[in-house]
Amino acid sequence: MTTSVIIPAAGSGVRLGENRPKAFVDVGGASILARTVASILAVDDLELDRIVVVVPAEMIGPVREELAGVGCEVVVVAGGAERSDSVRAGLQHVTGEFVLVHDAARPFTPVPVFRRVVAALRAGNPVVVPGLPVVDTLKRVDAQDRVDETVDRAVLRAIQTPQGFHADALVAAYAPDSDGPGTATDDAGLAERAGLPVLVVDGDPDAFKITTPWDLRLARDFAKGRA
Ligand SMILES: Nc1ccn([C@@H]2O[C@H](COP(=O)(O)OP(=O)(O)OP(=O)(O)O)[C@@H](O)[C@H]2O)c(=O)n1
Ligand SMILES: C[C@](O)(CO)[C@H](O)COP(=O)(O)O
Repeated sequence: MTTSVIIPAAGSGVRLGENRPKAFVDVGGASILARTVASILAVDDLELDRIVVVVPAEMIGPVREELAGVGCEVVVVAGGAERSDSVRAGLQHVTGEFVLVHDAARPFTPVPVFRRVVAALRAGNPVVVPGLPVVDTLKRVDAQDRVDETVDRAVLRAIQTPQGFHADALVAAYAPDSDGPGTATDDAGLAERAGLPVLVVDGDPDAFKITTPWDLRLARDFAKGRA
């Protein structure tokens, strides 16, 4: 069963505040995107068909150049305004039975996380996501930040990527009429709307998403420990 990986890397990184698209910010001598590609290539039993990297249009040329010769087929295409637009663009170029969608912004995702997701796909689950228990108390608030209720965190998971799909499940999730009201913040959210069952396997704190300046400091410290 071969696998394609879509890496959405077309975000602008507004919350990071580095004044350049986040995937191209340097972390310890390599771009966030280059580290993420390397983390995928480290999964030697993935049966990897190709990696589809979705980037801002002006970065297509430089990224093709940077990733030429990484040791697997890499397709580089332009993304869209929202993350889901970028994944949809990448989806046009996938091959193989399984598709993983993996944020460029999670460069330190450990190999076992990929393996757990793929093992659950191979076991027949159409949609598989890694997740972590929530450690803080969660409260629902109103528009004035007044607490409405405390939510039962025992039944909640913080969801990471890679999110894994049987290819036909991802196509169904991204069918033109699947968006529904509001924007899905992850790919599995679209699959849920399409009526597909979604399984959560264990994630890993190291698979954190670089979103804020604090995350970038953490990532740079992390890179020092791994360099
Ligand atoms: N239009 C978009 C928006 C996001 N992404 C990608 O989706 C992943 C998760 O998105 P996020 O962390 O929100 O990245 P940004 O959109 O860059 O961040 P921000 O919302 O702070 O601008 C990132 O790898 C990002 O590059 C994308 O490919 N296309
Ligand atoms: C896909 C995701 O990483 C799962 O946690 C997350 O939803 C992306 O959110 P963002 O706001 O686009 O970073």
